[in-house]
Amino acid sequence: MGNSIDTQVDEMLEKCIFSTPRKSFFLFAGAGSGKTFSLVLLLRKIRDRIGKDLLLQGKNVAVITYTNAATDEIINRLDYSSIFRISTIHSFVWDVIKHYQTDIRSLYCQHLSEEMTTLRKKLNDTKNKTTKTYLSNKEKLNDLNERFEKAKTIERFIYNPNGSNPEYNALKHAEVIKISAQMIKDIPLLQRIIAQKYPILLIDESQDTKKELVDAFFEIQKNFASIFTLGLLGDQKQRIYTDGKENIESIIPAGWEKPIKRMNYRSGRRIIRLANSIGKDIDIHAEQNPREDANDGFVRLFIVKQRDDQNKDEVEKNIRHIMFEQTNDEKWVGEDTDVKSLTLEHMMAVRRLGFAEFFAPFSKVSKYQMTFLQGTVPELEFFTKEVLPIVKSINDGGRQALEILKEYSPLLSRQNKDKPYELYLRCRDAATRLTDFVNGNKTIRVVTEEIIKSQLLKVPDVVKQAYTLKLSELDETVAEDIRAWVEVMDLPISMIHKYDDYVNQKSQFDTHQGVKGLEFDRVMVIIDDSEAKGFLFSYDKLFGVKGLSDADKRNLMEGKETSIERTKRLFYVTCTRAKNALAVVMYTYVPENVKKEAIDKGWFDENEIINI
Ligand SMILES: Nc1ncnc2c1ncn2[C@@H]1O[C@H](COP(=O)(O)OP(=O)(O)OP(=O)(O)O)[C@@H](O)[C@H]1O
Repeated sequence: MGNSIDTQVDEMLEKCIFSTPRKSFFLFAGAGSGKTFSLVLLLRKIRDRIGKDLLLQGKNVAVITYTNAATDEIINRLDYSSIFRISTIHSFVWDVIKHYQTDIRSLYCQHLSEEMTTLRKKLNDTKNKTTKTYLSNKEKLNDLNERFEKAKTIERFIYNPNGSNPEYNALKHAEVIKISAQMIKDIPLLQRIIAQKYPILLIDESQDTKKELVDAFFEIQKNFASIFTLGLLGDQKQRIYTDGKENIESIIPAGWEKPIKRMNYRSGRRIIRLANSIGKDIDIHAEQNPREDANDGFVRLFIVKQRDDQNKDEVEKNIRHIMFEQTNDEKWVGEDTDVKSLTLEHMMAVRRLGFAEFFAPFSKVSKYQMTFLQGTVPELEFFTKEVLPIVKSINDGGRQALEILKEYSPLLSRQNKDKPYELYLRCRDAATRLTDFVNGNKTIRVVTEEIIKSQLLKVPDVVKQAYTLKLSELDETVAEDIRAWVEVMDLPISMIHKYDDYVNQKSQFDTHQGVKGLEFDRVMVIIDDSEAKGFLFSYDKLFGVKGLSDADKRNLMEGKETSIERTKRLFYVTCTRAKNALAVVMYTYVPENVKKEAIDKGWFDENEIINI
């Protein structure tokens, strides 16, 4: 048996798809159990055995992934085969519903009108009509009213799954989910169309897939069982977003297969033991076995006494050094360091990476809401896809700079046919000057000024406008995006580089939620509730430092989950990203309590706990 104890699971999935009739399945298993691995294996078998037939019939296998990065990864692993329609849920459902504009309009209006009714009631019930919340709700109602009136004139609704959708006729992300779920549930013809076009629909990370859509897909499966097969892959222990479906197991129909994976292929033994003891509190069947050839794995809990004016960078550097000493693994320190450090929130990560002043103004711009963390704000892409790559290429002595300049530089544009050699020389000089400025880490304002003057590249209007303004000149009339750009204008250009690395997951830091589905050799989980702003998660409560809040108590009384359960699942996700070694770093005012709780829960042994 050995490492192949789960082989029969892959065989069962194969049987589900290739037997007649096909069978839907539900594969929920722990971290590192190879769910994505099994998914890709199954997709390859589908491609090789029935791919051509499906294509001839104009059908596709739909695969829904959680992020664009996961989509790209699976597409890549399947050699870009056209049999599959691999996408995120937003992109998938929009593709399905976008042709039914009349239905979209009617549900859109219904949705707005419901929201307005709720808001009106809220406003009427409010006693104090001068509070900030009251005034902002009033503004929201006006905004909804305006959108409702405009909706009547919209000829065609549009939507970009990766954009901010600011256009008056664009749907917001949440609206697409709500409207599509409703349409699928209400329109049997749409269910039939989906079932015929996508006879097999597989959902990865389905514990966090929007619950209303999970219900909608179940409805199709129920009504079109003979032609539509659903395959869910996921892990309830890793449900870390509030819009995922709770207790999904309880709604799985009797006829579905429910295979179980028992092995953790990712981590060392000690890490799996920790995962098992966190996991068993969430699901009694959580126990996983390590691979026969798994390494020992290594875990440590560092309890850091919280102090005012503490230099957290120094503390964490020291901890990495201790990890190096104890594991004898040089990658914890030095130039070749390769550690993934996880913080609860982006601000905690970017503060440690030294570009918080750059990050904070942009993270507040509502227009950039969806695109900022994806690295796809067009004005920022001007720097990350044009300016910085040109400089990098020149520094490396490569030829890519010329390619980028040919594509973007007005100096080398096709219309500029006169004196091409002169223009080429001008372009070369300007690029060299730009490189000097960037290498000298001049401010964004100075670099922008240089580009405007030399006309080397076309500076986006927003950046150009911000460049002409000073912080002291900002007033209420300045648009939020321009305001943010003015706020960062006098920061060094290296901050854009840091931002680019961060959003492309190339830097040392990421967030607890952002690494779901990923794995790293060495992981440092940083826990510091005093620095976190959100209210959804509380490690202090999980580690017994803080008692339950009134809201938690109310939730408990109503049979709902508290922030402790939510945080425990997040803790499970973060710890299980580690393949070889894991350092959990907990900042706290009461180290004794944390230590006692960590030992009592069986998570860490006494000799694995280090007080700092
Ligand atoms: N049958 C297998 N044989 C060898 N390696 C495997 C096997 N299945 C998975 N792996 C490896 O184990 C690791 C974890 O697999 P994968 O990412 O698919 O797990 P997962 O269940 O999706 O994890 P998570 O839920 O934690 O994101 C990967 O490095 C993968 O290549």
